[in-house]
Amino acid sequence: DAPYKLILLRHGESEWNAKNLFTGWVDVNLNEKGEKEAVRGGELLKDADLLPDVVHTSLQKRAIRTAQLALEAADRHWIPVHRSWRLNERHYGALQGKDKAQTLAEFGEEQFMLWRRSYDTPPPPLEDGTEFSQSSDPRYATIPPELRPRTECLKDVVVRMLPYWYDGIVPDLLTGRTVLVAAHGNSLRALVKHLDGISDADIAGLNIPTGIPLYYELDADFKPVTPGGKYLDPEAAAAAIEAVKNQGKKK
Ligand SMILES: Cc1ccc(S(=O)(=O)Nc2cc3c(c(O)c2O)C(=O)c2ccccc2C3=O)cc1
Repeated sequence: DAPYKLILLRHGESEWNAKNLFTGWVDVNLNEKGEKEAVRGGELLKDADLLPDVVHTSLQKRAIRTAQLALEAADRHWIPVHRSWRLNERHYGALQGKDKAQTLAEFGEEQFMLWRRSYDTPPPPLEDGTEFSQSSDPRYATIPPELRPRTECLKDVVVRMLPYWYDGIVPDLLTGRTVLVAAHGNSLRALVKHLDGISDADIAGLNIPTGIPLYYELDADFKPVTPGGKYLDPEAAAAAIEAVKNQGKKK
């Protein structure tokens, strides 16, 4: 079979997802539903006998705890964990902490729709020292201040994530390890865009369901043997993708 085994797992529902707030770099926790999704993800790995040898997560507790809960469910508590800001969710800038209504009211429908579909248009930057800013968060102290994002578009996420793919994850794959990446909707979108060669125009439309492991077998050139990978629960994944598509259409 293919030389490299990569599993992607998007964290489950968080306290702010349930309130439909832009979260980004705000470090909110999983809610109970999200915890259950993480456990189920681990059970799916165990049932498929797809046991990770190493896991990579972001610096955000909703991804860190998703990894922990999934590993416990797969009885792989002991494997090494590497954490990087480069796997963090996309920074939503001045939208962090706002809900859909506030965003529409503040920026108008047209700007909202433009942001939603765009690949390279970031929201306004979030001012250092404001309520939902991470400017004084110790976990980012090691990032040179000029590199620290205050807002991001999807293109920015691809640019800051890829160095970690090449320097942090690929070496583990090259040593024959099965790698689990437990991260966020947009950081995983960035990785899938790179792996499957998805266009700038199409990537905004790609949704990765939460809590269902997405398994990629990569060939010697790190190309997916099956484009788009395989979800370990295809029916649940198809239903979740359909639901998000309809939710997006809802006025
Ligand atoms: C917090 C929240 C607001 C709006 C929605 S939505 O139902 O309108 N769908 C939606 C909206 C957006 C987005 C989105 O993916 C989405 O499904 C974005 O990606 C986005 C990126 C940068 C600025 C704004 C947006 C954005 O408004 C979902 C969640």
